Amino acid sequence: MTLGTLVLLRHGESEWNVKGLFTGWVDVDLTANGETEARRGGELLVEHGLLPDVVHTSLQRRAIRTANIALDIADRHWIPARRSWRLNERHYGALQGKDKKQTLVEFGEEQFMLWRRSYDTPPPPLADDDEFSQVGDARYAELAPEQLPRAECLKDVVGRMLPYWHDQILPDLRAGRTVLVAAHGNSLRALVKHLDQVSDEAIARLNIPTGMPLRYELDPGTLRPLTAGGVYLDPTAAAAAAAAVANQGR
Ligand SMILES: O=C(O)[C@@H](CO)OP(=O)(O)O
Repeated sequence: MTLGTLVLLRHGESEWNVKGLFTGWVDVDLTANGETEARRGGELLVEHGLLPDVVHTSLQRRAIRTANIALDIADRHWIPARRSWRLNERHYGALQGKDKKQTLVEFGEEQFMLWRRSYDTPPPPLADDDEFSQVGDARYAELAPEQLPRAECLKDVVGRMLPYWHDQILPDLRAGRTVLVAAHGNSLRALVKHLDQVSDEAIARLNIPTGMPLRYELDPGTLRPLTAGGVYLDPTAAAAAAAAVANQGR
């Protein structure tokens, strides 16, 4: 038995990526540059003959629009789309809406990096009456009250993302489909951590660039990647863009 191909795609540049704000579950849109990145992502799929049969997205506009734009370019706008909050960006708690540069200056390098990249230290929780809270947002109405996060560390994201991986994405791969997962920097870091069995320490150094398709072929028995870390369809551009993500706030 062979598995289908997995393609991970972080959304294109968002309005708050440009402003340098912690975003998390705040539903900001793509910039014009983000739309261009999404179109380029679609072109790369075509150039590599990777035409998705199904797409999985988060419930957030920047991922949904990125998928739609890329699929439109690939003439695959018609494939089934499944969406889940489990693919959402990490909930950034009380940091949502805060300026990354200012946060770095105010709290210092160590605390900033703990919040941004440590595996198991969540930021402080976001108050329910905060303007950037998702409490009461209709799209999360079906979540049990304790499921709606007020802040998440990457470990929390792994925990809520994995059931969706096992129950929804893996069955598509087992059916031999080419599966596009359009999601976010940290929900994709969570998935890559699982696939590549990256240690809690090493995952802090892994950054996923916007709008760059990342291809994974998995061993059907072990479900481990045939090439560790997957293969970016445009590796040179992806390396430069990942370095830019790492440097945010500086
Ligand atoms: O703000 C966020 O939600 C994320 C992704 O943009 O940022 P970071 O890379 O700092 O985790």
